[in-house]
Amino acid sequence: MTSRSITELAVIISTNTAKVNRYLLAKKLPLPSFNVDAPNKSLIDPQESPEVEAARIQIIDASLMIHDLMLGPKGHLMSFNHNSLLSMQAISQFKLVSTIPIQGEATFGEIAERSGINEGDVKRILRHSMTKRIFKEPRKGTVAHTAASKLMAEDTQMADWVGANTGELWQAAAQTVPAMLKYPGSQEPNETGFSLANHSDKSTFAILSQYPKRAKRFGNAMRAYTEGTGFDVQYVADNYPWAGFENGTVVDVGGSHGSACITLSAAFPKLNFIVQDLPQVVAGGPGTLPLDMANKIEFMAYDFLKEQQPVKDADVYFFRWVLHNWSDKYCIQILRNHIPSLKKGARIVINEYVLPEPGVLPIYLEERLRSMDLTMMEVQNSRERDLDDWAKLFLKADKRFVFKGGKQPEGSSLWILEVEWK
Ligand SMILES: C[S@@+](CC[C@H](N)C(=O)[O-])C[C@H]1O[C@@H](n2cnc3c(N)ncnc32)[C@H](O)[C@@H]1O
Repeated sequence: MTSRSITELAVIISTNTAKVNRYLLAKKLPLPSFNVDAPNKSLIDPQESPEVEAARIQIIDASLMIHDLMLGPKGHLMSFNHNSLLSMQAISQFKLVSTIPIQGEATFGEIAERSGINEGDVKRILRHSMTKRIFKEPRKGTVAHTAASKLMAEDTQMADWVGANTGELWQAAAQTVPAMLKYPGSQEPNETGFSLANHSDKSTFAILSQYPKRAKRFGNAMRAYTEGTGFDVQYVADNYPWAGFENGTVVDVGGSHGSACITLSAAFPKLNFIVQDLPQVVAGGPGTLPLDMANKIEFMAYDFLKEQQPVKDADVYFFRWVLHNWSDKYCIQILRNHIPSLKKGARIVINEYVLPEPGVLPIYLEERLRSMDLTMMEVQNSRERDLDDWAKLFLKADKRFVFKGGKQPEGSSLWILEVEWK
């Protein structure tokens, strides 16, 4: 995209916008808008119409490029502005979304009275956020919702995403360079920007566990991120040869309450599943199981950092969104803790992000992955990995782990990677 002229970019935007428009009209779907009653997300179904989804991504990519070119290098650099997060943090902290009726209006004075902050500050915060399409001022002095502010008012997960993004992660990000200076090259989860932002020498998980309300908000924020298209476990069910293990055993390591196993068990009822996690987590698992799966999915307390894998000779040890939480040092420890229990031919199956080669993906998608990688550094001193990183990690853990690569199913955000124990 970088070498295209502005007129070529304009053609890409125009052609692909026509495609998206045709799709929406043909399906009688509303056109994109920030009006209060507009849909709060893209209505294109990426699984059903991948080519229209590709057109949408091309529009975003080309319009970002043309936007940046029109700003020019100086304007572009200066557009990296921390204040969008300040107005969002204030909106979240002072619960400003609930001070304005969804279909009505409120004056700055009324919002000030309802939120307990002074009118001048309300006005400057909201007028800034309006430049980001969060709230609008239909008449001078009155504020109304847009689709974006309404989403924060009506969707608890999104409200918590904004709260955690600004109240936790932004603070952690600001302390990450100080953490790099204080603990150069650290792989420890308690030497992060998050730890410094909390004046603590504990890990993010340990800090949050002391504050149930913050922990709940953080958990909700994570769910807001993952519960979209692209993270469905069905991709793993459909794109890995589970049936080949017949009535074998799959261990879901760090499997939380077993939601992945519920999906896999529905698709492969002959398989047996064991969900392992920390004791306080698995305690909540059995209650979430459908009755007919109770004899197919077992829960087991297991600390993968401290103990050897207790389930010997399973066919598959499945790690979904677990290893990206840990630096190489701890991943190697986790993998080595499995070695005494592995039979020849046992598989380690990983369901995680894989970082792309630079410049291959549309920049909008690459930026999201690189940003996730930085988030892992801020909160855990861990990382996202590219294919080479994954291969090297297993090689470092033990030469008998043979990395067989993997694939990213069409429409899935995560990859399925496979390793065989030889
Ligand atoms: C990001 S969650 C992924 C959960 C699940 N695999 C999924 O895809 O929804 C990481 C999981 O690792 C678990 N975990 C963290 N430390 C652990 C440890 N030392 N031993 C076992 N599980 C652990 C957490 O409790 C959490 O359930």
